[in-house]
Amino acid sequence: MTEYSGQQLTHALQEAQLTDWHAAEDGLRTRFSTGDFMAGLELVQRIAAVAEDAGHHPDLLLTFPHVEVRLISHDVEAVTDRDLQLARQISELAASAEIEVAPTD
Ligand SMILES: C[C@H](O)[C@H](O)[C@H]1CNC2=NC(N)=NC(=O)C2=N1
Repeated sequence: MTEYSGQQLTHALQEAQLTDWHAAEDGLRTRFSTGDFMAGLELVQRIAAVAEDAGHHPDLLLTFPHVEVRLISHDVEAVTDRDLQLARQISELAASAEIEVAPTD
């Protein structure tokens, strides 16, 4: 399976039109503006369900106004197509809940 990094990952994100996400040193990252803790928990529950179905899991941080998501394939410590696929599913969940990506600092 392809392991993406650097420019290759940035290109893969553009190709896949995964505009919610950015290539970080430690994987794919995004942060959703949920607005309150319980809305964030609901999004986390939905993400958990698709992750379980996929057998591939994100790292999540739930805070009052945000849900932060990191995706990396821990078995190879690199971003793979599994992460790109789950990123798409997570973006679709957020979009269906009308949750937007938080502005970057
Ligand atoms: C057995 C189980 O499917 C594997 O351990 C899965 C679980 N979820 C996973 N999630 C992520 N992000 N990386 C993995 O390597 C991984 N492995």
